[in-house]
Amino acid sequence: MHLEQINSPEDLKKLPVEKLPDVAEEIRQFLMESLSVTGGHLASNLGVVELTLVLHYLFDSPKDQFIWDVGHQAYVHKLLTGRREDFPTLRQYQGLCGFPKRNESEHDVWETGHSSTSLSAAMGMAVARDIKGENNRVVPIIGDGALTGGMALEALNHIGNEKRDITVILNDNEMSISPNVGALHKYLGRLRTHRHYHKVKEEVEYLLKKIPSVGGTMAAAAERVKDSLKFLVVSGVLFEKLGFTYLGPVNGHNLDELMECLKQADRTKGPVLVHVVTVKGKGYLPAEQDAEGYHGVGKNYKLEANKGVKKVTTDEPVKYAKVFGDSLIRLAEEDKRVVGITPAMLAGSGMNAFAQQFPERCFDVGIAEQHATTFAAGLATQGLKPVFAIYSTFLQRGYDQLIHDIARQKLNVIVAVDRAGFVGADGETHQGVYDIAFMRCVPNMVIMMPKDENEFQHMMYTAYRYDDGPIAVRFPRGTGVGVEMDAEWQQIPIGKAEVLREGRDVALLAFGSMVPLAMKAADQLAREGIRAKVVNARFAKPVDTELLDQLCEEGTPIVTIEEGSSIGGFGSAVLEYYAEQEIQGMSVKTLGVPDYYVEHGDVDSQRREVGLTVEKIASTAYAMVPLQRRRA
Ligand SMILES: Cc1ncc(C[n+]2csc(CCOP(=O)(O)OP(=O)(O)O)c2C)c(N)n1
Ligand SMILES: CC(=O)[C@@H](O)[C@H](O)COP(=O)(O)O
Ligand SMILES: [Mg+2]
Repeated sequence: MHLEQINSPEDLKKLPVEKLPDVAEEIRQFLMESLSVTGGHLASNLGVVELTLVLHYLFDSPKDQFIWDVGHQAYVHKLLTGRREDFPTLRQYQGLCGFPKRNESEHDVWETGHSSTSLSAAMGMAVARDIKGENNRVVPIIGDGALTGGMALEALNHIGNEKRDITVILNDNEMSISPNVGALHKYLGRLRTHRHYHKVKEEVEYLLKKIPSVGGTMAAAAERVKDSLKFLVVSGVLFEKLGFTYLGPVNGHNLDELMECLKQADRTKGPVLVHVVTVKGKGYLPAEQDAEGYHGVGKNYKLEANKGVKKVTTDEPVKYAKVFGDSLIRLAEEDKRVVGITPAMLAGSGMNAFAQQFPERCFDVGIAEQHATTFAAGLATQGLKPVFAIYSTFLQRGYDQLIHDIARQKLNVIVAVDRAGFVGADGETHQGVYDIAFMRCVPNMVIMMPKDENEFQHMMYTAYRYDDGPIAVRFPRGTGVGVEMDAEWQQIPIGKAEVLREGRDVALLAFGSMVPLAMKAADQLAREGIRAKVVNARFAKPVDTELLDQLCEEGTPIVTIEEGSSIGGFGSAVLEYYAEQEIQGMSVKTLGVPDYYVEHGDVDSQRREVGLTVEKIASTAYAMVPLQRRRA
C-alpha cells in the first residue's frame, strides 16, 4: 500500500514513476470506501486522480500554487498533502473541509466553493509573483463547467492580454453537475473529438523529416498546412486568439501523456492552457454512467463489496426541491407564460422532471448566475412569467442584476431561493444566510418563506399570482416537516403573518424554517407558566405592521427568530419599524446568524453553534417576561 506512506508530495516523488498507476488505484478505492461513509463529491474526485498525481509529482506545491476551481474536486490533493487520516471527518462539524481551506494546509493556497474564481485568483498570484521577482508556478485547475462562469471569461481576457506565465489546466469531462451546456461546451467537444488530429500531425512531421534533403522543406510546408488545418478546424484557436498557447487535448487518465504534456507546458513561456480530457466518475462504473447522480453522494450510501457506493433511499418527508419542481410543473401546465431558469443546478433544484415535460420552457444557462438573472428580467419584459431557481448562496453572484435589472424595473420575476438557511456539509461558502438582508434593502422586492412544505406550495402559487414586481420565496435545503399537502392551492395575502398560538406574556416571531423550533419553545415556556404567542411571520418584506402595532399596544415583548444574518434580517425589519414609529420601550430580541462564517457540519450543530435552538429561544423569551407576569 503506497498511499499509507504518502504524507506529503515529497513522499510521492520518492516513488518510481511506474508505481503511480498503483497509487491511482489505491486512491480510487480509498475515495469510494471513505465517501460511502462520509458522503461527499465522489464523481468529480474520481475524475482527477491521475491529473492530481502528475501535478504533485512534477511540480512543487506549495511553492508552486495549485488553485482548484470550485474546489469540490480537491480531495485527491488533500490525500497527497498529509490529510489522509482526517478523511473520516470529511465535511463534518469541526472536521476536514470539503473544499480547499487555507488554515488546513499550506498546500491550500486559495479557498473555493463558488465556481469560476480560480483564474482571477491565479492572475493575482502571478502578478504578485512577478512584482516580487519570484519564480514559482501558478497553476489553476478549472473544469469545463466552471469555465462557463462569467468571471472565468473575464480572467481569460486579462490573462491572455498580460502574457504572464500561468499554466491553466482545463479539466474537461463534458459535465457540470448535469451534462454541461452552451456553445463553449460544444466548441470543446470539437476539440475533444479531434484528438487523433494531433497524433496524425506528429506522425506526418516525423515521417517528412526522415526524407533526406527535401524532407526539411516539406516538413516546413506541412507545418504551414498543419497550422492552417489546426487553425481552421480543431486547434484551441479560441484560446490561442485570446493569447494562450493551447496544448492538448490530452488524455487525463494516461499518466505518461499527462507527464509529457505538462512538461511541455512548463517549458512554454506566457499563458498556457492545457486541455485535459477526463471521465467524471472514472474507475467506478455507476458513477461513470451517472455522473450527475454521483456528483455528490450523501451519508446514506452503502458500500457494496467491491462495487463502491449504492443509493439507499429512506422514507423521509418530501424534499423542498421536489415540492418546487412539482409546483413549477403545475404552474406551467396552467399557464404557457411560465418558464423555468436554472444556472447549472437543474437536478439540485428539482427541475429534471420539469425539463423532461417542458423542454422548450426550461433553461439551464450553465454556471452563469449573472446572465440567468438578467435573462429572467428580459423574459419578464415580454410578458412571460419566469421562475428563476437559484440557491441563496449563488444568488450572491446575480445581486447587481437582481437590483439593476429585475427590481428597479419592477419586473414580474419569481425568485425561488433554494438552500436558504444553513446548508450543512458544504459549509461557509454555501450557507444561505445573507439573502434576507441583501434582498430586504432592495426597493420593490417581496420576500417570503414558508413554515413547512405545504405552505411552500401555497407560496409558489401566491408568487405566481403576484404581478406587482419581483417576489422571492426562499426555502431550505432538504426535507419538509412531514405535513399533509393540500390538494388545492391557496393564495396568501402579501405581508400577512399567521398567528399559530395565542399568548400575551411574550411573542415568538419565527421566519420560515424557525417556526417548528418556536412552537417547541412555546411548549417549554408553557411548562414554566409562560404563555407565548407564536407567529409564523411568512414575510420579511413587507412585515406585518398591523401585528406589530397590536403587539405594541399589548406591551408584549418580542423575540424574532430567523436562520439568516441577524444584521439586516427579519429581526432588523421589526426593530426598524418600531424605530420609524418612534415607539419607545418596545422590548425586542433578535435571534439569527451572528457576524461570522459558520463552517461545515450538520445543520443541527450549526444551529446550536449560533443559538438557534429550542432551549435558547425559550430562555431568551423567559428572560423578557416581566417578573409580575411570571407565574410561580
Ligand atoms: C457560482 C457557483 N454556481 C454553481 C455552483 C454549483 N456547482 C458546484 S460544482 C458545479 C459543476 C462544476 O463543473 P466542472 O467545473 O466541470 O467540474 P466537475 O464537477 O465536472 O469536475 C456546479 C454547477 C458553484 N459551486 N458555484
Ligand atoms: C460543489 C457545489 O457547489 C455543489 O455540488 C453543491 O455542493 C450542491 O449542493 P446541494 O448538495 O445542496 O445540491
Ligand atoms: Mg466538468
